[in-house]
Amino acid sequence: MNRPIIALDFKNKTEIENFLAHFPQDEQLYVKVGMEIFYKEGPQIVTWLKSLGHDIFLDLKLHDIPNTVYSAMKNIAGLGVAMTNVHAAGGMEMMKAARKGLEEGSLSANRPRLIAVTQLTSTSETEMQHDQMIQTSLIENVVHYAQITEQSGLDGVVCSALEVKEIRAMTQADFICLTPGIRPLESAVGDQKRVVTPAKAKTIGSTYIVVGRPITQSKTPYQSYLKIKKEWNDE
Ligand SMILES: O=c1ccn([C@@H]2O[C@H](COP(=O)(O)O)[C@@H](O)[C@H]2O)c(=O)[nH]1
Repeated sequence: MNRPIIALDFKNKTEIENFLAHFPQDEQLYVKVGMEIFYKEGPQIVTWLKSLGHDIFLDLKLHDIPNTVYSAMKNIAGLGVAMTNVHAAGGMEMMKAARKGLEEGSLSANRPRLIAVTQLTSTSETEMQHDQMIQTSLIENVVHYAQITEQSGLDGVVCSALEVKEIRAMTQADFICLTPGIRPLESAVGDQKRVVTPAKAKTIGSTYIVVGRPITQSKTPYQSYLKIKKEWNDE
């Protein structure tokens, strides 16, 4: 069964411990460690979650000059995460440097999957055109970023499920489309703009879905997780 990736957007390790206490101890989760918790607890949070048997997507969205991203990725490679990412807006040279850093820093031939953020799912087309002064449609921009990501040797992109069909038409079959902005019908949208239900994301062909608040802020997190997991697998 495919597992939704749970975004562990919490203030500190204690909050994560309290959250994980809702889950059976032997439930092996795929979790997202993002900026909030990583900047609070440091790399030890990854080591600890791995020691509990969970798989980790390290979502730090690197975006800097190629040399800096190369060096940072060498360090990330040593953490043993399953997947990590950069911003495609950093450009092809930066993305190639990221991959090189991950390869050189990996302890085994199995480097973490490396994906690139296209346009954040909290960005609307109007905002993209105004704030970033991009004159194309959002879908054209996202597909372009997906193509330069693939040409740079990365494994896939972060996008909304709304763009997966167009990306799939232009990339190899195994290209990863990881889609946050997932909202079951009953959930509040919050700051997300390009949202899709778990069932729709499955139908459209997302490789992974990332779900935060609909699970982390639920009164019954494990039940919410199971419901989303079922919807994500059944469609
Ligand atoms: O475009 C993006 C890239 C990353 N995210 C991350 O996914 C989760 C979504 O959390 P929700 O609470 O389900 O909205 C969050 O950690 C983001 O940093 C994204 O939403 N969009």
